[in-house]
Amino acid sequence: MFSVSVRNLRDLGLSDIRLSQLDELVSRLLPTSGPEEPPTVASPWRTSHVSGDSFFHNKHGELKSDPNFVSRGFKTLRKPRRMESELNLEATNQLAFFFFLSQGLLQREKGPEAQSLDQLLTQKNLPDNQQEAFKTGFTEGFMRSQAYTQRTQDSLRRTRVILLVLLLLGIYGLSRTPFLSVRFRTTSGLDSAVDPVQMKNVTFDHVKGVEEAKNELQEVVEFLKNPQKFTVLGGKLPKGILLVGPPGTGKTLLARAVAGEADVPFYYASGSEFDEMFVGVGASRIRNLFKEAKANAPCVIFIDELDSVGGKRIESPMHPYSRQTINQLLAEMDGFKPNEGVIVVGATNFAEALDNALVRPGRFDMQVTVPRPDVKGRTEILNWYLSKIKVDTAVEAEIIARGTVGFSGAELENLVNQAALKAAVDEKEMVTMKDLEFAKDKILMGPERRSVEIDKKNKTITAYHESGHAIVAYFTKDAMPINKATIMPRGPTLGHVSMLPENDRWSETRAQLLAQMDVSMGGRVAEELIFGDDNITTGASSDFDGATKIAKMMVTRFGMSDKLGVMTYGDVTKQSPETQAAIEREVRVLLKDSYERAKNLLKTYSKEHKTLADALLQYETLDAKEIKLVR
Ligand SMILES: Nc1ncnc2c1ncn2[C@@H]1O[C@H](COP(=O)(O)OP(=O)(O)OP(=O)(O)O)[C@@H](O)[C@H]1O
Ligand SMILES: [Zn+2]
Repeated sequence: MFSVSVRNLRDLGLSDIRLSQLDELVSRLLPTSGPEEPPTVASPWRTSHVSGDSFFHNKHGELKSDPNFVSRGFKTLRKPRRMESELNLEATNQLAFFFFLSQGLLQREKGPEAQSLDQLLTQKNLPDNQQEAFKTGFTEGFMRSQAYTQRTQDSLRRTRVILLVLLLLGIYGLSRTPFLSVRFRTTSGLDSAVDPVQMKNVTFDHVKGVEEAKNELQEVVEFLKNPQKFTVLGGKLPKGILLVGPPGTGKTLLARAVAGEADVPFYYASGSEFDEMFVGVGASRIRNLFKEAKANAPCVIFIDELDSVGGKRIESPMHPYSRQTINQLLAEMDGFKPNEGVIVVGATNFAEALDNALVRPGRFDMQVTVPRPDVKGRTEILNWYLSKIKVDTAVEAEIIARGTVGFSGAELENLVNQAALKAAVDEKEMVTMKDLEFAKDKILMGPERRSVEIDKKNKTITAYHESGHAIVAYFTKDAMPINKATIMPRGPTLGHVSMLPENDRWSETRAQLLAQMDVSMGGRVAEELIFGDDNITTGASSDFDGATKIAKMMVTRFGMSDKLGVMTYGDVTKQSPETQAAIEREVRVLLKDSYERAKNLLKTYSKEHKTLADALLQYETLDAKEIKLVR
């Protein structure tokens, strides 16, 4: 039976769930039957096709768009070649589920401001024939998804085909032309590229933790607001802006915000769309896109995944016509003047991957870096997404932020959503710190392996091993503060102790590095002291990996060894045999000393060690406060 209702999710304010996070809910939701009335909303994928975004109602009943939906979930589905291989059962499940969810949110619980499909389409300014296409597409999609739920496991394959066909129909605009089979290949995706969206509701306020990028883009916004004025004043603006940064850091969002701030149309295209099997298709799509955009200037053209069309190494049998496409893009960019008010924003993960011709002056000649957020940025992003759901007052975003070094904005958003899902599954009233920690661990380490029965002996060893780490951390001055200790198996590990740096550390002192090594040693030392030499386990191997890595770096890179001095040693295997031997000796000494320090500590605090291990055996997981109490 299903324990999560749409109601449940709604109560938590969780209306914008990411496609990728639906797996766990799908199976629960599918067995119910959908509402009987005909649908009043456009199906998400139809919308994503036409407008480049999809939408939901948030808790205020506002229509909310979700760029992720198209940029991530549907990126792959849009390509006919990939579709067959990638539209697996899971994706199909999610799709069907999604129909229901949007149904549930928009119809079953229609708030006073809920918009009907008609209103929606009007708002999107679509021509009549497209509106019709929309409605047909959705009604059909809805019916299919309803039928889907009634099927049994063995006929799922058939449904898959139906949904696949449906997707193809929807996405490639069958409803607009009776002769799909003829048009399909040559015009696929073409229309999706030339329908702009008005981004009024996305502003810089929605993009957190990337202040510098926003500042740099502010000028572009001014320009778009008033291109004429700008050229009169002699301002010189780039035609193309390259947003460079790791996946999920908000590049797409920033581009949308530029359009939103300036209140100009936004044309979305993904580089992979242009990458076609057939001659001339990519190039003609580019041509259409620019033609349309120029007619509607000032505006923003956004090309996601620019490297997939403009990459250096793209010329291969897999991408036979990419050269043509790049040339078309270059020609288009050369073909308009800066004061025409078209700004082309490209996004890529690596600027180096791009064809040199693309980054020449007059093309993508402005680069804006969009980095992973630092601890302050992460806190802002978490707070922003937490503000959209119901959270316990005890929730402190900063603590989570400190434990998520390296997370992108999208990953943090995912974390919050995962936590909310967990809370919904547990039928809680609000999202608590525990849910957030759970989500964080889940993302970091894979799902809990609760079902694995660990026998008592192993559990005891693990408890002492983990408390060994914790006690050493606790009593070593320069160690990072402990955040949590657990003997709950997760991913490949039986337990772990997690620690939080107070800030993102840019550099570490010798004492901090040594402390980190000591903490790593704590696990094995504990096993040895409590269970004896013969009973030590293999569980410490990754601890040793970590400690050895630190010791090696101290000796070969950080100039922290007296014997080897302040020289760096690059590739150690290329050093003379004597030097290699000297390095190895030094590393050994560091490791041995560290082991001894940990041993002394654990001997001194053997009482505390035992108490903590017992508490872990009893409670399995202890947070920082609880560990302090145990002591
Ligand atoms: N800095 C941020 N502030 C707020 N939300 C963010 C931020 N970064 C990412 N997100 C969230 O993650 C989603 C995905 O980010 P977006 O698509 O903009 O990333 P991207 O850098 O374009 O990624 P990719 O390179 O994979 O296309 C956004 O729609 C937003 O919901
Ligand atoms: Zn360990």
